Amino acid sequence: MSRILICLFLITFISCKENTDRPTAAEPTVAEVKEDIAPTPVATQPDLQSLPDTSFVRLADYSRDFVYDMKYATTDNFLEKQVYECDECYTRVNTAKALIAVNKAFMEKGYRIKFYDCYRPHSVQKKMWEIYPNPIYVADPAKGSIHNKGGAVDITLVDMEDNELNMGTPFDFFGKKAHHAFGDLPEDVLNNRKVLKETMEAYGFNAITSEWWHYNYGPTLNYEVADFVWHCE
Ligand SMILES: C[C@@H](N)C(=O)N[C@H](C)C(=O)O
Ligand SMILES: [Zn+2]
Repeated sequence: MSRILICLFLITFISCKENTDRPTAAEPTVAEVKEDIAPTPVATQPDLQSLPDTSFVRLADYSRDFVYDMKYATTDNFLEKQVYECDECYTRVNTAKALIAVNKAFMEKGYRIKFYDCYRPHSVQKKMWEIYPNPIYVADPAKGSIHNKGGAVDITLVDMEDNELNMGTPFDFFGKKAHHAFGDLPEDVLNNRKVLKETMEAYGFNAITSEWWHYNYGPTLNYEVADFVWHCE
């Protein structure tokens, strides 16, 4: 009996020792797994939930899941001028929350939002109006654009490799082909615009008839026009 007990003790001891000596590369420890999947905080900013809906926030401080191509921070835009010193995307807090939520829905379908423009200072709206005073494509600064209120975004969709989906025209194509009612387009283009519009609408954003890329967040329509300019490093 005592021999059997000694054998059992030795077998248990050896097998435990083997477990602790085994390389862990193939099977990460619980701590390693947790570290791998834990979301990395984007920055030390106040929690979005703690801020008033009307505050302005820099979207990149609250999500890493968006793609940016801020056209007015380049000369590749209808003004042919760089009107932003640097490429930042600011919105009101409620708009930022809705954008993060709708982007999650897009990601479940294999897409992400790519921004062309977000909050736009009122002084920039005036410059746009001087060059293109057509209220179908540029909001009259006398009334103010929802961009000036921090509630509008100009966007498209990219796939998970960051390739833009075909929307039929480039951004800021000021013509009938960019209108939602223009139906003479390939099936994939119509479908891409439909996915964009239906998903945005489900999260409180409204399209305008003349621009497939422009969306207004409903609760911001009556907000004040703003003219602050963000800080650039
Ligand atoms: C200029 C264009 N990107 C745009 O945003 N147009 C709308 C109508 C606006 O100015 O609010
Ligand atoms: Zn717009």
